[in-house]
Amino acid sequence: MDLIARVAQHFEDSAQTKLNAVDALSAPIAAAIETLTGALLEGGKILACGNGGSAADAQHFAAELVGRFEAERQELAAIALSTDSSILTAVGNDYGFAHIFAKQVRALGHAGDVLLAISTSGNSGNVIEAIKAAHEHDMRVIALTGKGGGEIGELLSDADINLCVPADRTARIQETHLLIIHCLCDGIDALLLGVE
Ligand SMILES: O=C(CO)[C@@H](O)[C@H](O)[C@H](O)[C@H](O)COP(=O)(O)O
Ligand SMILES: [Zn+2]
Repeated sequence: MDLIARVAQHFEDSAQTKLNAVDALSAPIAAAIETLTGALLEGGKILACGNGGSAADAQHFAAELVGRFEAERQELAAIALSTDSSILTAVGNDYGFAHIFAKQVRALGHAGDVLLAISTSGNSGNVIEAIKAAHEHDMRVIALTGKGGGEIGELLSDADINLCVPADRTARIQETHLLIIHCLCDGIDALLLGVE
């Protein structure tokens, strides 16, 4: 096996997946930046959730809002729902894995907050339940999906935004999700700091 060629193919596929998404996603990402920034300026917060690599993405995003991305600015309110092992095990054990995020959305979410729901397939049950809970609380949802959007694509309302990566391979979708997350962080900073 030619491992070097294999690695090179990953780089090319990843770059191509991102290029394929530019036209479809630039405008909705800009809209998502405005939604997130507006919510934060109104005193709202961002709740982020996902499984596996997407749990890490949720944490990555929250860390960049609470801490910083590139620029120094005020701390911003964001919580990853994938981090509290006691809540995750208690709710998973007592109510089922499908409820691990939704119970936290019901506990922490208020009208005006935003749920960042991350699922490459668009079909993770616990992310779907979190979106339903967010809608119950009059929260808007920004979804990072792929593979056509799955059930999440069907569930979103007109007020929500589906940033669906036009790809079918989980790794490639995740890599593009991280780029989208950095676009969101950069755009929030630009709006808050008045950068041209
Ligand atoms: O990172 C990876 C695969 O690259 C995995 O951990 C992956 O995130 C997990 O299989 C998730 O459970 C997949 O869930 P989803 O993206 O379909 O919602
Ligand atoms: Zn991964």
